[in-house]
Amino acid sequence: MMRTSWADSVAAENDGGASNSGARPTKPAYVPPHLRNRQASNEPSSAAPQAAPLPASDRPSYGGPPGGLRWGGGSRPGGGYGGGGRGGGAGWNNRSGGWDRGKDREVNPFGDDDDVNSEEAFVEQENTGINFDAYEDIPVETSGDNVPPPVNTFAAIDLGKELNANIKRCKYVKPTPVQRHAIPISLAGRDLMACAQTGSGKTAAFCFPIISGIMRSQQVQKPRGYRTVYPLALILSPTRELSMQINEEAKKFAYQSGVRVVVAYGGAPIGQQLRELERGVDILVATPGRLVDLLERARVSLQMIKYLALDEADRMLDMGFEPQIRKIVEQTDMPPRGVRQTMLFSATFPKEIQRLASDFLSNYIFLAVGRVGSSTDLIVQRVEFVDEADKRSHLMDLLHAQRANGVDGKQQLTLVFVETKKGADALEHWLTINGFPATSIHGDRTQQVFACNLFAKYFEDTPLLEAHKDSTFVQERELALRSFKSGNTPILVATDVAARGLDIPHVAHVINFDLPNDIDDYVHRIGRTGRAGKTGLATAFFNTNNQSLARPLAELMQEANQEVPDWLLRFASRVSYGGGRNRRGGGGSRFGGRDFRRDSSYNRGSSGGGMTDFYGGVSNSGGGYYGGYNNPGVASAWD
Ligand SMILES: Nc1ncnc2c1ncn2[C@@H]1O[C@H](COP(=O)(O)OP(=O)(O)OP(=O)(O)O)[C@@H](O)[C@H]1O
Repeated sequence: MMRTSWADSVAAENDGGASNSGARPTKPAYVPPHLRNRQASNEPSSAAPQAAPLPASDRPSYGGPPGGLRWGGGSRPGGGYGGGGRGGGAGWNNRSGGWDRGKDREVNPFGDDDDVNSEEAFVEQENTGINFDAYEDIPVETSGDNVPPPVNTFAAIDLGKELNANIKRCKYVKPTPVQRHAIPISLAGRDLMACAQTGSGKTAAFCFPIISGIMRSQQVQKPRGYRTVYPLALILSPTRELSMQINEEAKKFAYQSGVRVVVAYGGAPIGQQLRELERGVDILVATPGRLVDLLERARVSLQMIKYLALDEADRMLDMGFEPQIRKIVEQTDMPPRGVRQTMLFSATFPKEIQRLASDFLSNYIFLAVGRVGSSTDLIVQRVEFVDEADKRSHLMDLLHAQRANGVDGKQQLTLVFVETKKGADALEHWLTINGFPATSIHGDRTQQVFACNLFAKYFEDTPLLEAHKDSTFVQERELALRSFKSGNTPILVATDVAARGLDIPHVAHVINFDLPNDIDDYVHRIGRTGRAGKTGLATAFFNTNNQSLARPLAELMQEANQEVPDWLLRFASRVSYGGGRNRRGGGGSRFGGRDFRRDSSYNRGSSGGGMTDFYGGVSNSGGGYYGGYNNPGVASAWD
């Protein structure tokens, strides 16, 4: 029997039980997520549940789609949507055989020894997680109207009983700086653009308010639609790996809350994802391409979206993704800005991207938290001059040295970034034939799928197999990542597809075998180590091909109190910027971004056809204004 969410129980009610499954019981009643567990604890299920009040500043529910934009020939759902009345009838349990049973079947993302109240769990809390001392002096900057004050503890925010229990299970003792500021802002219903260092807990910063908001929301009557589902929150991210990771995290945070999280990403068979969606979805985590597919098939409608979060938002709005994001946000039935709540997060926010992003936001707050995790002394940054021809032997020297430092016979995890997919394959091959256990991850490894059982021998007992035991295929990319994380192949050669967001514990060393063209990409890449207050090492191979990066790299290293070699300073002084992206996008010395609205040009340049860009030039390129933003000569490493 299928598990379900409250969302579809209401749809089923409107259907009179005649929706897609055919076998749905009739007239289920709506039970808000925050009350479902009470029913689970033997409260009479027939009682009409009292919804908790929304936060005072919460938004009104959305009353209808904007301007009738809908794709894919999906039929406009029948009447009665957008904040309708409370469902009566026989109770939540009717549709799927009962929330109790549904809850019992909810996979425990914390594993078997999950005792949230145990002494041991509490003691352990003190020893894991973020090194908070590293965060004491972090500079924080906020701008916007009436910024809600930060909180110092999770207890100071009423996130709800279930979420609080899950925070404890995650062993989060206190909020990180970005969480301290972002959560109250989001709970107050405000739109947010948040720029905080890599590895500093941004995922929880946007997940907590969304989950808490859905748990507390008053009943929203969902429209009915043939096989169409109506998520209340949408979290978009640029890669499937990151979407999967956010999904896993969100499932932990939402455990036993009744809020159902589903993920949809490309490069994997859609059937399984459709089946998951049909079981109900409150929070949809997705990559843009697969979401567009689902919208075109009319299997997902965005008309009930109350929360929209873009992770790696600057990446999501750059040249590669911006058209798709605009389509999703502006040309579907998603409620307009000001009606939905929009949250954008990244470690870097170049001003030209901020300008684009402001189209999606309403009266937003800009939050910048200094880059402790990515570019202070938590990560020791080294840069070495290495000619192209010498890179491989130099890499081998580094890896040999590292082998000597292995713990318990296990080599430390090393992430090696290269520029192209071909380069990744070639380097992986070369490392392997030279006796280094390496694997690779890049955008071309998407179509190759293997039957799970072929790999069962190698991946016994890994959560990957567990997670996929129902699915026929496992992605090669997923396997590579899993093999790296588990230490089976402690060297991962990657393109920028792995540069952002991936939270891989124990990455000791990030090597920029090929430096990126963009300093922000460098920030994200090195941020795969030194996460959550831990220390890490980042080594970059620099040569004359990287001259344009010399100055921003030297500046970044200086800001982070790193030793900058004289030869790099000489390169930096020789090379002029020439208007490229590599001028520090943020403009602030200690932040990955500063609010572009503070620039005097903001008030002058944004009307009419041309816009004053970050570099002071004027761009008129209609669809986007990237002025020197990407290097056209380099093949994309992304999906
Ligand atoms: N309050 C907290 N206490 C302890 N650990 C935390 C806390 N919040 C988050 N973490 C942990 O910190 C790590 C990094 O978090 P997360 O992946 O959300 O970082 P991020 O800011 O999104 O990084 P990136 O910019 O690279 O995407 C994760 O392992 C997460 O579980």
